[in-house]
Amino acid sequence: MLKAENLTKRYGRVQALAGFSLEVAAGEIVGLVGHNGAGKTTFIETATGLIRPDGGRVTVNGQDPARVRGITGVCPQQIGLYLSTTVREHLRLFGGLAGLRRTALRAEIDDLAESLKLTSFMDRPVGVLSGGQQRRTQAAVALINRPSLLLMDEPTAGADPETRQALLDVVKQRASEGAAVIYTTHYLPELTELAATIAVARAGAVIARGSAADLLDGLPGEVLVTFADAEVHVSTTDPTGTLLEILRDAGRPPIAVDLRKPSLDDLYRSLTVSYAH
Ligand SMILES: Nc1ncnc2c1ncn2[C@@H]1O[C@H](COP(=O)(O)OP(=O)(O)OP(=O)(O)O)[C@@H](O)[C@H]1O
Repeated sequence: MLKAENLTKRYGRVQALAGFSLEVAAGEIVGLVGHNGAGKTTFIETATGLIRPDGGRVTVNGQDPARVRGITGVCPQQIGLYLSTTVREHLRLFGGLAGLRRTALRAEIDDLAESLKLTSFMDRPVGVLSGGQQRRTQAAVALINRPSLLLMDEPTAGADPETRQALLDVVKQRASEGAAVIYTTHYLPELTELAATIAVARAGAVIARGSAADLLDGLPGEVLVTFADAEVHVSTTDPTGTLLEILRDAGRPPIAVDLRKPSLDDLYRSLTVSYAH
């Protein structure tokens, strides 16, 4: 669906993309993670056709992204809505631009109002809405044309739990209906909830790519065993086996046991540390 090969992009002295490659299939959610400035937003902008890479190639369904904007939905990091325009008017405008008419447009608007919990403020101007309400409106604008490619750049930044959940649910729903999704976030548990495959970006390139399980395999977890008179804390790739060993060697019962499997946070730390300059 989306294929980026060896993209490069320079802004003055900053190399924003430096050989960025990524493929996303229909129905797949890719969690794109990486430090601030890793090139995630720049990559998304190339995938929308908004900016041209200096080198490399990006295609959507085999075509130039600028030619197939109608099948792409973009939820940008910065809110970009008209402050004096209501939520309903936004959806009518962007739905109309996408070619939806009358009944079909009304059905899409009703569906998004329901799933993104917009109903109580549909007829209020965006400028008077809370940050979370504006986030949900922005997502609704990105989704109104039922995009086959959905590019979401930190859609939950600053969102409260209700907004976060509504956004995650609708992203999962759209992927299950066949949309290819790129989802950037600094909040990694969201990617577990989305069952996303992971791409880790660093310094303008993807340095690790795969399922969360594959990428976590072999990373150390932690075992913490508390006895009445001592505490044992071990970092290990085999937490269960290590726990059994500690208990056997101790020959006395523990007060508490804590087993922690490696998380996406550990993966992120290990990759970004081991690739650091
Ligand atoms: N229009 C621009 N002009 C100049 N520099 C830019 C421009 N857009 C991006 N950059 C630079 O390119 C680099 C990559 O930025 P980008 O926004 O793609 O990173 P990011 O991974 O999305 O970061 P964040 O997690 O903070 O959103 C940064 O050093 C940024 O300052």
